[in-house]
Amino acid sequence: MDSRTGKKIRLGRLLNPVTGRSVVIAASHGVMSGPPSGLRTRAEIETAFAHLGAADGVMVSPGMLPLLEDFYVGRGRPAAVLHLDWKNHGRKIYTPGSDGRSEGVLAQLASLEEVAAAGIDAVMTYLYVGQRDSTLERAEIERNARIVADAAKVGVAVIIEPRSALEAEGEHALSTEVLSLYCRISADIGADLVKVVWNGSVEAFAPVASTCYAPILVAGGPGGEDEKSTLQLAADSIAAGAAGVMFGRRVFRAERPAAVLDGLRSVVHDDMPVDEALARLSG
Ligand SMILES: O=C(CO)COP(=O)(O)O
Repeated sequence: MDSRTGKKIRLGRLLNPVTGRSVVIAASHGVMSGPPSGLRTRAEIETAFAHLGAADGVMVSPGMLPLLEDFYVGRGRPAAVLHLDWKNHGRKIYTPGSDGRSEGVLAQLASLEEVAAAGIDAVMTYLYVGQRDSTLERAEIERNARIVADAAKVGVAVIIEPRSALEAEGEHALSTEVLSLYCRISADIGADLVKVVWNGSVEAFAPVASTCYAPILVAGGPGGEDEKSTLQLAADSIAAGAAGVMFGRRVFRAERPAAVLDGLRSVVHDDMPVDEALARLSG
């Protein structure tokens, strides 16, 4: 049997087979930055997940999976996405005096065999590039290439999120040129999907999407109260050529998470104008 079949079936759960688009919710922030507000306790996690059943996929950490396995069981349930790595994002919290820079030191939390056995459809891994120390950069490229190869053997899909190791140091990290480079590297390493931060406008993002032949999911960033800006970001992402969004805080911290998710589905899958989706949300 061919493991490509497994990957096709799993990708078909994540990307809507009709629209080729996806609304994925990220809920794995704790593994990088400690207990996130909205998902601090087991009770908060359970409450948040009660609102996420309409997502195309939901991303958790390995440790959250046993708490939530029933969430993924059944026809029409969200695809299971696993946040595959820890990274040293929270360094300024636990290393007093640190400047908090994230140099891109990462650790893989599970083997791809374990991931496939757990029923995971796709893994998400960061690709930190642009380090001053080129041995770190080389390790990152090799780490991602190995994940892609290991995932191919067991038929699991791979989402790569490229990030600049020096992004805290300047806006250059978000330029169209740099994001295009990073997204294309991710696709060329073999990502099935590329997740990337938004760089501010449809005009600035469109060249990033058009030069990345793997479908792109746009990341959310902070937010949560403002339903309109969340739906607008999704609409702009689609207008710029993305295949969808992977939002976390904007949904699980929203006052009405299920309604925001419903609005996102309308904008992403049905091309519904933002104002109409907002009116439905309130109606
Ligand atoms: O995928 C994400 C984090 O890994 C996106 O989460 P946010 O929308 O909260 O930035």
